[in-house]
Parts: sequence; C-alpha cells; structure tokens
Amino acid sequence: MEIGAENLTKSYGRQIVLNGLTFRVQEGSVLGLLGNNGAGKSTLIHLLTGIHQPDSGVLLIDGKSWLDAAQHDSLRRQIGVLPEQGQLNPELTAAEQLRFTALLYGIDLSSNMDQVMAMAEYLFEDLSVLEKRCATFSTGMKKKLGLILAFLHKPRLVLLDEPFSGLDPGSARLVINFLNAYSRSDRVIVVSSHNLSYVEQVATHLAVLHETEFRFFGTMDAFTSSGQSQLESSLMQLLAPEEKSTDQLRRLLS
Ligand SMILES: Nc1ncnc2c1ncn2[C@@H]1O[C@H](COP(=O)(O)OP(=O)(O)OP(=O)(O)O)[C@@H](O)[C@H]1O
Repeated sequence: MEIGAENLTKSYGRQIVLNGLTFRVQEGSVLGLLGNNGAGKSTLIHLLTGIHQPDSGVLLIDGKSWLDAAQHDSLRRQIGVLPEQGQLNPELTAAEQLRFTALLYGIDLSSNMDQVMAMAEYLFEDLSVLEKRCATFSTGMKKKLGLILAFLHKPRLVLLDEPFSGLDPGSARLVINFLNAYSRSDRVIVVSSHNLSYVEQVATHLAVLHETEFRFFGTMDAFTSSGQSQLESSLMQLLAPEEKSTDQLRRLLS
C-alpha cells in the first residue's frame, strides 16, 4: 500500500500545524516520523487514519484520494493504528479487548488464534496477563497490548504513534524485532517517535517535521550521509535548537 499527500494543510483554530505537505511513501517502506514536541506528528497520523480531516489538500492511499478510498470498508480494514492514548477500555480484560477489537475489524479471532498467541507470547513473557483487566496494566503492558491490537488484522498500512515510549530496553528490542519481522514489500509502517536510536533500527525513510513543514523527507541513508553520520547530531543540526542558559533556573531552584 502506497500512501502520500498533496498540499496537505491542517490547522486548529488559528494555529497552522501542517502547511502544504506533499509526499509519497512507497510500499515496503518504514517511515520514521521525527520532530519536536508539538511539531504535528500525531496530527499527521490522525489525518492518515482518516479520524481527522485536513483543511485542504489531498491524502492519497494507493494513488486514490483517501476521502474516496475511505468509502471502501475493505481499505479501512487494511490500516492498523497504535494511537498515543485512549485505545484500551480499562474495564475489559486484555483477552476481552482482543475479542472486541477483532469484532470491530470484522475478523474471526478464533481462526487467527495462532497469530494472536504468537504475538502475545513474543511480547509478554507470561500469557496469564491476558486475563487481567486493562486498568491494571503497567504503561509498557498497555503499549504491548496496543501493538498486538494494531497488528491483529495484518494491516498493510500501520501507523504507530510513540510505539517505544514507556518500554524498558528489553521490551523495546522486542518491538524493534517485531517491526522488522512485519515489514514487507507490500506494506508501509509509519513510526512516530522521539527515540532516535530505536527509529534508526527500523526506519528505511525519515520525515522530520518542523514549523509546519518537512525539514527533511528521504531515505535514512540520505539523512545520515548529508554531512553527519549520527542520526541525533544530524537531527539537532537540522532543527538547530537554541542553547538556553540555566543560570536563572539554577538561582530559582537553589
Ligand atoms: N485537538 C486539538 N485541538 C487544538 N490543538 C491541537 C489539537 N491537537 C493538537 N493540537 C496542537 O497541534 C500542535 C501539534 O500537536 P501534535 O500532537 O500533532 O504534535 P506532536 O508532534 O505529536 O507532539 P509530541 O511529540 O509532543 O507528541 C500542538 O501545538 C498541539 O497543541
């Protein structure tokens, strides 16, 4: 599934968040979406899911306008989403949440049980967690369950908002391996994250949002070879954050 946009613009009130974005992400790509807090990464993911509408411009899925394409349920079912929050019903057990999400996607969980159990076994050490209520889950457990839900129906387009936040290093490694195993020539994965070292291990392409526009959009190789070898220093150079003095802060906090 190829995705893209032409002249995509989104504002909240008078604040322009995304301004005239034009891009293409080809099948087989894993796009790392980077940018400072408030740069508009989640906003772009919301637009790609179809939850929010752009003010102007066109979102393209397999070359078709997302608004036209969205009318086709089959296409919607090919999208998997890990939102930043609000995905789980705290009252349900994890197993109930899995069944509920499967119902929403219109898939028969019993015939996909091998796949679901394989994902759960891989991400959770102990499968008894599936009988616990989501409300009792730790941050990392919620994230892992959210990932399983996002991949439940083997989507061709996967949109992951902060998949690594709240994960311990071992769990993050599992998720990196999981994403690399899922990546395939007919799929696209979009990963919004602040964790550069993790992004580096999964992304084939990078998009850096800054001040409503892409400061960079291209392959990982092009990004890191454009003068710097390290992802973090390349990003810092691109976004050029101001060095701020901590003198006043020190005085106030002393
Ligand atoms: N529903 C909303 N109503 C009003 N403003 C919003 C809304 N959603 C996002 N914004 C604003 O849009 C801007 C972009 O927010 P967004 O959540 O997309 O950023 P982000 O890059 O995902 O940030 P972070 O890295 O902190 O998660 C912010 O200034 C935010 O306050």
